[in-house]
Amino acid sequence: MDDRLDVAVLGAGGVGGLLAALLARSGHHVTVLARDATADHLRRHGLELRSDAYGDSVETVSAEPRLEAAPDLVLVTVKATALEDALALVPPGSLGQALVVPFLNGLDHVDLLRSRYGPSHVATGTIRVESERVSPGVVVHRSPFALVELAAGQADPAQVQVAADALAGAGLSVTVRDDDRQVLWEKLSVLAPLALLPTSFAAPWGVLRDEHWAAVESVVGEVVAAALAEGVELDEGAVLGFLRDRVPDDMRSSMQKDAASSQPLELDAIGGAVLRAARRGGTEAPVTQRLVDGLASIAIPD
Ligand SMILES: NC(=O)C1=CN([C@@H]2O[C@H](COP(=O)(O)OP(=O)(O)OC[C@H]3O[C@@H](n4cnc5c(N)ncnc54)[C@H](OP(=O)(O)O)[C@@H]3O)[C@@H](O)[C@H]2O)C=CC1
Ligand SMILES: CC(C)(CO)C(=O)C(=O)O
Repeated sequence: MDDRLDVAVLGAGGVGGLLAALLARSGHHVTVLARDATADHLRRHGLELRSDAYGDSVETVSAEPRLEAAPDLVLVTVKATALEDALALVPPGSLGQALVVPFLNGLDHVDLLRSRYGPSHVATGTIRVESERVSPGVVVHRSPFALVELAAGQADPAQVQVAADALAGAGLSVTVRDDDRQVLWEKLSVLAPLALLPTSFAAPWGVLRDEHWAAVESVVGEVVAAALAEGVELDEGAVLGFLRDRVPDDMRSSMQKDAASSQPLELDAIGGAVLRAARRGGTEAPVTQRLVDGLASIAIPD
């Protein structure tokens, strides 16, 4: 890889659109792999980013219905509920030496990608950000933070560092970590309460923080116990501190937005992952279970 990368982005939604726009703005060649409506819009009008933190702009990106030529980097930024279908746009034979970095919430997608593309091609990524695709090719970034963590797993650490440098050069806060399971569980420990509670209560985060903090503590405690049983030690105080002090009152999780717009929920990828780990490890997760059961009754089947 040299300084200017060929980057393919599978899914120019909230996360993928933000990353695609920032990478294109900083000089990388970005190809969005997208279905017809989004691809047509991107070809005709470009990719529009609206962001207080990064400024507003319209970026030129390529748009293709599937990956044909091997890029340096493939970012996977679809919802877990669409992952299997969307991966048809990235045939394993077109990958060449590219590094694949997913930014999905949850745990299980990494193994799916490793089995499809080979463990040496797949790193682990997480992002803490609030970003929303308001219409095809138009992305609004709302959070004051956009924090990326990467871990190589069985991929080449040098390739992961190149990806990290590109993302940092594009303006994201990027940390490269050693332990991929730790990275995924740390994000899940923040995300599970942020997704499950406000979606269940149909309330913004500020209401949960002020009126239902005991439920937040319960979910975090259950995630921490499930992770520990899997050999991953989380800092419960740090998780609660982030939720209490850094999450804006009006922040809405992607699950909340999916529920509000009758889209399939990533319930299995987020709550289901915690419950499966709790079952494997013999830990208790009654509050998470109640939330998942309640949301399952409103979840739109994918
Ligand atoms: N949004 C956020 O703030 C955050 C989200 N996340 C996680 O990131 C992941 C992505 O979420 P988000 O960006 O919100 O998702 P969005 O729903 O905004 O975007 C998903 C994208 O996937 C595309 N897509 C869906 N189905 C297919 C398919 N079959 N083939 C090709 N493309 C497809 C959509 O394309 P099309 O344009 O054609 O509809 C859309 O652009 C999720 O796991 C989420 O939990 C993590 C942190 C923050
Ligand atoms: C809660 C949030 C915004 C934190 O990054 C998130 O990951 C999501 O909504 O999917």
